[in-house]
Amino acid sequence: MKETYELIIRNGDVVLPGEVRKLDIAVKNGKIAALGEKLPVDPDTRVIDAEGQYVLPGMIDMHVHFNEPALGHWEGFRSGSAALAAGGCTCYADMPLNGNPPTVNKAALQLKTEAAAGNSAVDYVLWGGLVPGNLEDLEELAAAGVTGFKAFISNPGGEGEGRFREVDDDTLFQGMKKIAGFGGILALHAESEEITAVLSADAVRSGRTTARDFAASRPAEAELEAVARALLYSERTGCRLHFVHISTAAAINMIHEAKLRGLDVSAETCPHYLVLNENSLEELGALAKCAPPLRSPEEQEKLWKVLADGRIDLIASDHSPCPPELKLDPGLNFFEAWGGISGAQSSLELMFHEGVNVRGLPVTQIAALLAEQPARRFGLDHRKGSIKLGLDADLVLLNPDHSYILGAEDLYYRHKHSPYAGMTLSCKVTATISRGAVVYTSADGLLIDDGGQWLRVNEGQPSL
Ligand SMILES: NC(=O)NC(NC(N)=O)C(=O)[O-]
Ligand SMILES: [Zn+2]
Ligand SMILES: [Zn+2]
Repeated sequence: MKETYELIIRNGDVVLPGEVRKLDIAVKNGKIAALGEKLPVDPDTRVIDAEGQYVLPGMIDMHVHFNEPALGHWEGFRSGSAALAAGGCTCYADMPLNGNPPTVNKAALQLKTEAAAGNSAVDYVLWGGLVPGNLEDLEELAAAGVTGFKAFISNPGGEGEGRFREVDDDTLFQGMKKIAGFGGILALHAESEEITAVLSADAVRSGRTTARDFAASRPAEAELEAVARALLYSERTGCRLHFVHISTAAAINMIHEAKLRGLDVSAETCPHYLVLNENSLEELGALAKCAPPLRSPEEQEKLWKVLADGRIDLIASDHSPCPPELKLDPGLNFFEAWGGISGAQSSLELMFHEGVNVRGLPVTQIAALLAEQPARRFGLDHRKGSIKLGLDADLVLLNPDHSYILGAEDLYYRHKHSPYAGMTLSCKVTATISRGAVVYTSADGLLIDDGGQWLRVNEGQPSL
């Protein structure tokens, strides 16, 4: 019997694990059903011509803050996921902060899932949080389907009683023991609270509040010390550990060495540490403020080097936006402005532009960092992350040779500001396909904004 397909993508340069081949991709029931040459077309089959374009696995962005419930006016599932779809992302992980209540118990998870349901353009997973006082909630959260737990070693910012709190050492250690007990994973913001708090207070007290003063208040040592401490705890507790937004090559190397010793640890960095640096922080102001801060151009080069050497596991956006008045009000000094970069829509284009077009890295390596490796690390690889028979047809078409200036009006964010607005990019996402449905094209914009589903994970074992 002749196969009938709902969609065929013709003649693209298909980015498979480790190789690129000119192939057709056929989709049936939202899954990749055939890969081959000149696949048969039926009158009902939709055909997309991808001649001259790359077809990549959709990005999996493991680190975004969409801030619902309560802070949907900062971002929100609808606007945030629309931006991701426009940027070639087909699955993401929402952080347990800065929404209120933070996702630190089952009741809060329920509110989070209600806020997300029916409001996402693409599929998603959810992080729970580890905070002082919620040790007894962790296992229940895991059973309810969170992907893992997020903790902060330094103060996450935010206001009010209900805000997400950083962990003390005892909470971190006990939490890691518990998480190890049920086979979960901890994601960690690794900066020393002791170092950053003292240096920040000193700087503010003596009126040193410029962009460079802010960067100096969160030095590389703050990251290295926190990473070293967490690696020790991982070794002692057996807890799987994922370091979010690592900003220095030295920390990446420390994590790499721990892996070689047999620890189950991984490292993420973000496009902003690779395409921006301290000079950008001075030029762009608080738009480019984040923690850990952007580093020196020399440090930026070292990060590219460890990336090229395969020492970084994955790239995520750490999209953490806010309303403009909390960042761009000229009355705010650099320490007062919100820390967090608005960039979720640009990850793939930035990494392809700078990584492949400027620096000549293989496109397969970019696909591994953005899709394959995050899928494998977080138990999504039986559904997502690569272009393989039987997996979800989560695909992105990218024109590798299309120069354009990213305009603020192109951004789907709730607040259309980003340090990348105004930048000239040498490539463009032209279509994003989620489980076989075309959710975005550069010609027509966002087409479907509510088809995303929560991919629940149970006890570290995916049951999606
Ligand atoms: N409260 C936040 O969203 N913080 C985030 N902010 C950054 N990275 O500047 C983060 O991930 O740490
Ligand atoms: Zn963080
Ligand atoms: Zn973050």
